[in-house]
Amino acid sequence: MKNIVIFGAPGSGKGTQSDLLIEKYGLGHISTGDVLRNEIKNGTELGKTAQSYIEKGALIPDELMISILANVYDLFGKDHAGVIFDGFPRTIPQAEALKKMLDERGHKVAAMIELDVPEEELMTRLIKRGKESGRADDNEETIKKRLVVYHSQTMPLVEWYKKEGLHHHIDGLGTLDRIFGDIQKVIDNL
Ligand SMILES: Nc1ncnc2c1ncn2[C@@H]1O[C@H](COP(=O)(O)OP(=O)(O)O)[C@@H](O)[C@H]1O
Ligand SMILES: [Mg+2]
Repeated sequence: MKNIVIFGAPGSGKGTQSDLLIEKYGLGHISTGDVLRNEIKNGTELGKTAQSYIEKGALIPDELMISILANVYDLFGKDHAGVIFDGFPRTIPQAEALKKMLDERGHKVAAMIELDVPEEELMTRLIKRGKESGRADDNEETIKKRLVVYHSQTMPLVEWYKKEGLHHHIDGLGTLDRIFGDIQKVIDNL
């Protein structure tokens, strides 16, 4: 299993690069943001809880995210050579839970790919996306909160994955092709 964690701030291009990777490598896609938005659309209990956090630009509590992890993996991961985790893990407890869940299946994360994009560029991209996507959390105020959450809760994962020997840094500023080319070099060497 070539499981890949695609990592970066909101607006760093995780979803875009995931689509290219799925196409090229036949991987499954686990976007926890998409999973939650789907729950909201279907009006489930999880969706109702998730909505209140997403609107505030906060993270859904770890216990809740971790409780759905194995199901989501078994659902999206079957029939594929591996999956891309997009938007998960976002905290150290989530990374630990991911490792444990994969261990139990004899699987692992093969690489963590960090898309590094400067803050001003993230703001520009997310405000533009908000105008087109209509996402409730892509307005200036919520974006600022999400970036603060990213720095305080999610960025520490860079050090965590460095210790695991899995971290790969990619310059996320540039053309889609150049960025995708850099990611392919990492994956082809695994
Ligand atoms: N792993 C997670 N843990 C906690 N909350 C999450 C997680 N994934 C998604 N969310 C919630 O869903 C929102 C949107 O996620 P996502 O679509 O992945 O954003 P983006 O792609 O812009 O980074 C997050 O701001 C957060 O509230
Ligand atoms: Mg995304």
